[in-house]
Amino acid sequence: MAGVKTTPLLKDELDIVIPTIRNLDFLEMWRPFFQPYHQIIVQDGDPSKKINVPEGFDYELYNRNDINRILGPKASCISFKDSACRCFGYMVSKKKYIYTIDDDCFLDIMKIGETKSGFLGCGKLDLGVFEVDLGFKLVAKDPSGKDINALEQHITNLLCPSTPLFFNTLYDPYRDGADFVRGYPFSLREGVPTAVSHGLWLNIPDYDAPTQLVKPHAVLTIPKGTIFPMCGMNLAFNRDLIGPAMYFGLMGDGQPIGRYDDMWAGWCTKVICDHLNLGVKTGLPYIWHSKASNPFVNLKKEYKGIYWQEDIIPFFQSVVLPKECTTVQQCYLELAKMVKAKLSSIDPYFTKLADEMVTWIEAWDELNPPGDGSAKILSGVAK
Ligand SMILES: O=c1ccn([C@@H]2O[C@H](COP(=O)(O)OP(=O)(O)O[C@H]3OC[C@H](O)[C@H](O)[C@H]3O)[C@@H](O)[C@H]2O)c(=O)[nH]1
Ligand SMILES: [Mn+2]
Repeated sequence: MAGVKTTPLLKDELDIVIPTIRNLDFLEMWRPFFQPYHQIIVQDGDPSKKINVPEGFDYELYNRNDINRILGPKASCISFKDSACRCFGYMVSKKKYIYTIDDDCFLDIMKIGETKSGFLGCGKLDLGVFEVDLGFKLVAKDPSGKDINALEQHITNLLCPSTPLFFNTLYDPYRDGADFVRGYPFSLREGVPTAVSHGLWLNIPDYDAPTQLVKPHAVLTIPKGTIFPMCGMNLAFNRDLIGPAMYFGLMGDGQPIGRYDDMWAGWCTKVICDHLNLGVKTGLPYIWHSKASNPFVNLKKEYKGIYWQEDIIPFFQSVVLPKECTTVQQCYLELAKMVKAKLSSIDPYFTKLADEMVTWIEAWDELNPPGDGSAKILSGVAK
């Protein structure tokens, strides 16, 4: 009904985790969607630097001093000077769901007065706009003319089942207007619980026009047995179902590799989801990524990963977890053993990474004792 204020979906069950080395003015543009939710800000780099957070947001902020104080020696598993640090926010959260977003990601923006039509896959969109304080206009319309709410789309993705066991050629059968196609086994139509919702981004410079045109404006389940390149910039997951697997690895300062944080977490998460019969979805919501980082600096951080992944990916494709592993933690510890045994021949780094995977689980279980409702009081800069 017009004028009736509705409570945002999962308002008290979802935390927004933001890794940052910048001021968080970008939150201003997300205010209509993010303000009702609690934010966990993981400040990377120099802890003495002041991070400005726009007024009116409910947040806790953790810098490196806080991480070291809270985890003690176990802080060794949390990366420094890499967006991988964001996983500390997953660990300290007490909520069932997490949404993580980079601080240079927006709903599509444009200057006042412009309107824009663009290709978002199979159809041309008339994108409506509305104004926010900073003089930018947020593109806010989807093909049906409804306001795009990226967080709401992730929540819908997570609350609907996934179909990893048999591919539905009409993509996500649970979406409005979609369904199971003829020939889809009725025994599989219940689907499995969705653990991960992997959003994409609008401005993909390396897509040619025909590819851009046929790109599905859709949500689909990644089939069982298939791994994928997970990006952490627009990602949501069910923390109760898969949280302990979302370790973004040991990257950045002092490490031979960086910026493979989300890839590593995605490979580990997918093999564990497959083993535990959990679903991973990819596609909508799309957001606008303004790509604030330097490609030359990035290449320096990534180049070992570009070589190593030619061996890492066959390793993950060959992973078979023992049936005795019935919890995420048990799966993850088994995976750590396999990493140490099978990847250390690539580089001694993988021995260290495998050890920190174990440290991560120990720290996770210390901060999130099973079944203990008394959330351990962690004094970030609570607001
Ligand atoms: O040392 C750092 C560098 C950055 N951050 C924060 O992480 C977010 C991503 O950083 P940025 O936008 O500068 O890098 P991108 O190349 O666009 O990011 C992609 O590649 C790296 C990651 O996998 C990331 O998820 C990808 O989107 C941003 O919020 C920075 O403030 C940091 O915490 N520490
Ligand atoms: Mn970026």
